[in-house]
Order: sequence, then structure tokens, then C-alpha cells
Amino acid sequence: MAHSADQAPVPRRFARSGPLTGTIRVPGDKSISHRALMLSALCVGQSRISGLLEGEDVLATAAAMRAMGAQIERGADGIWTVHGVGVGGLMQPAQALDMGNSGTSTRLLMGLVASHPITAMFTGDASLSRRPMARVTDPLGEMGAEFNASPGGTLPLMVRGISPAVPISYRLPVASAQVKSAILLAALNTPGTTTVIEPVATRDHSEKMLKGFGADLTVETDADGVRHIHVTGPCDLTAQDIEVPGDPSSAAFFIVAALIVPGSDLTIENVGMNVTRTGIITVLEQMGGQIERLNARTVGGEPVADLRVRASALSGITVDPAIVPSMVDEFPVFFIAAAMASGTTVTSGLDELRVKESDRLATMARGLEAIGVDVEEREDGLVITGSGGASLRGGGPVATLLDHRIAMSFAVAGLASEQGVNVDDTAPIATSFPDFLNLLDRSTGAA
Ligand SMILES: O=C(O)C1=C[C@@H](OP(=O)(O)O)[C@@H](O)[C@H](O)C1
Ligand SMILES: C=C(OP(=O)(O)O)C(=O)O
Repeated sequence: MAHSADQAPVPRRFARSGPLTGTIRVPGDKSISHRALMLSALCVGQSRISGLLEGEDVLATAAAMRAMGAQIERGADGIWTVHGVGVGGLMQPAQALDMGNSGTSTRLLMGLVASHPITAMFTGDASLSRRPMARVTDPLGEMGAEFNASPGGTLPLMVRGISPAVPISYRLPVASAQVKSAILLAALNTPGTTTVIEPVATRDHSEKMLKGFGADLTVETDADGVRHIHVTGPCDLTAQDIEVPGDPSSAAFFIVAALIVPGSDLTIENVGMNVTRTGIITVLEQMGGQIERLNARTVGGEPVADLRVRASALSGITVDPAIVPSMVDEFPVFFIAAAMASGTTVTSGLDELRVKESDRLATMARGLEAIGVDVEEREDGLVITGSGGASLRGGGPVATLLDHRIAMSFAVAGLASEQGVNVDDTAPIATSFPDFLNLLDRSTGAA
């Protein structure tokens, strides 16, 4: 996958804007899009996917599934069709699987390869090649797969799968939907019952979709509220028609932009409202954000709603660390909301942000300093004293370090700044939200 790391950076200045108004739609959910391709590729027969996110990360998953035997095509109508190979039917890829910038593709596909009798080499861009993989190779190794990682347990990394693999019972040491999902996907082609014990609930798209595709999956919650997820394999999956709802993580940039730019009144249609994903809305509402949920309905087995967001006076808060897993990707843009609030916002329990596309605590702290925001970086969170609704100073340049969410967050900050915000590279935005700049220009009236 050609990625921005290989290309010249695309800097841009985001100027102070007028209100965000009108009605927009954000692209399909990234987590659900990856899983839709992977699970369809494991069915015998044809699945159809509408609303698939066509960002670089998801295209990396599509390319990898093709390299392992699935037929995947995009129709002129935007509907994707997948002819799968069946559970157990993945073929040895002829070349290294280039995962680009995508942690989700890498970790989930390692799970799939682990219980097939094939060998695959995983490579990625400079950002992905720094991210920890032992969190998946440890449990998948217990199942019998073998790994040859680069020093530090990173990519490039060779996975030698095994069939039959051995079922395990694994308690997640870190709250991670990617680790959970890697094990559940490996379990599909593993005879017997594999159990993942999840002390802290994370996004549950894998569980919901695996059940929807007919896998033998059950979830029990014990007396301490801990989830035990069991998959009994080998399972056959049944081809599906899937409709991917809009991505709440992408909507978050427009929610914050509409809250902080005076006079805004913006409606974002078709946003996924799965409670394992909506922590950002809860926290912004606690700060005084006016976010109305309209037309609540179900799309593709997931709750969705249209969100009407109006500019609001925000007050700083202390964020309960228990909510972190349900907004783990939204902290960069949440910090921009905090920078515009009155008073101080305190966050903690954010250690995982240090191992995302960039170290998001350090990258956000440096960027906020560069645009004149009062920020203190702690080991596991940021403390931000906001402007009380006054425009941010702006400036920069802000270093995005191959991190799409950093680029989009500072684009939003620019809209509420005196001097504008210079972002050093907007190319990474294509990993999750290729149409972001157009939508932003349209909703601010700049286009
Ligand atoms: O399972 C998924 O689709 C994801 C899980 C999260 O990662 P972790 O599992 O590492 O927390 C999230 O940050 C990522 O954007 C997508
Ligand atoms: C962390 C993210 O993605 P991934 O782990 O798939 O690279 C993200 O999109 O914010």
C-alpha cells in the first residue's frame, strides 16, 4: 500500500472559519469495514458490502485478503462484492502483506494467519513499524503459531501459522479490541473452544459480526462484570449483505468543530452509536456540548442516529478513566475541545495513546504548545487549561508524525484560531477519512 510516508508531505494552513452549517455524512466505520472484508473473505459464497470505508487502512485489508485468495471487487455503484475462500481456506500470499499505517489490519490478520497452515510476512510504514506486536504474538504463540519479529517485537514480522491450532483461554492484559479480535479470528479455524476474558470492555464489533456471520460465539458476564467470550471452532461462516454505518470516530472531528466555532449548527447523518464507541459524546455533553440524537434506528445490526450539534460554551472536566476504551481514538480531538473550554480538563489512564500511530500524548502536547495552549503532559494523560471560548492563538507548524487523527485535530483547532494553524502534513488523513478536507471546506462554507 503506497502511503504518505513514501510521498512528499502536503502541508496546509487551516484558517479561522465561519460557522459549520448544513447536513453532512461521514464515511463508513473503519473497524466494521476491516471486519466486513475479513469475515466475508472467510465465507464460501458472495457477500455484498455497502458503505465500506475506502480509506488506505481498509484498502490494505482488502489487498491482503486478495493476496490470500479472496475475490474482492468494487462495483460502479460503490457496493463491494467478496467471494470468500471459506474458514481454513486462506492461501499462502506470494509476497509480503503491506499493512501501510494500519494497526487493525496487522493485528487482526495475524490472528487469521495464525490458525492456517501458511506463512506470511507483514510489513508497514515507519509509524506502524514502531508499534508493539507482542500483545498479539504472545497469545497466538500459545495457540501454536510461530513468529519471527524485528527487534522489539515489531514489523517487519513473519507469521508461521499452524493447523490445527490449540484453543486457549486468555485474559487480556491490556484493554484492546485488536488483541481480543486477533484471538477470536484465530479461534474460527481452531478445533475446540477458545476463550477471551475481557476485564475491561472494548468495542464489540467482532463479537456482533462473528455472530451475524454464523460463528459459534457466546458471551458470559461473570459476577465481577468481566466478559468471557467463547468461540468454538472450526466454524463455517455464511455470506452476508452488510451495511456499514458512519464512523463515530470520524464524526468526532465535526462534532468538536461545530461545538467550538461560534454560530455553528451542523447535522451529521447516519453516525454509529454503539455504546462501546460513544464515550466522546458523553464527555462532550458533560462539558456542556449540545448534541441532539435524532432519528435513532438500526443499520447493519448497529444503532445509528443523526446528530445535530450546536456551538456551545464548554466547561473543563476531569474525565473518568473508565470511559477511556469507548473514546480511545477521540482523545486528540477531545483535547482541542478542552483547549476551548473554560477551566481545566484533566485526563488520566491514557497509556495506550502512546502506542498509536504516534505517541498521541506527546504529539498533542507539542502541537498544543505550538499553537499557544496551556498544556501539561503527564505520564498517562494531559492537563489542559482552556481559553474559555476565546479563539486559540494558532501558529505552528504542528508535526503530525504520520498520524491521521493528529492532522485532523489541528485542522479543527485552526477553525477557532486567530492566526490559523499550520499542519505540516495532511496526507495521512487518507488512512481513515479521504474526503475530510472537502467535507470541512463544504461545511465551513469555504468550498
Ligand atoms: O479493533 C479495532 O478496530 C480498533 C481498536 C482500537 O485499538 P486497540 O485495540 O489497540 O485499542 C482502536 O484504537 C483502533 O483504531 C481500532
Ligand atoms: C489507532 C488507530 O488505528 P490502527 O490501530 O488501526 O492503526 C486509529 O485509527 O486511531
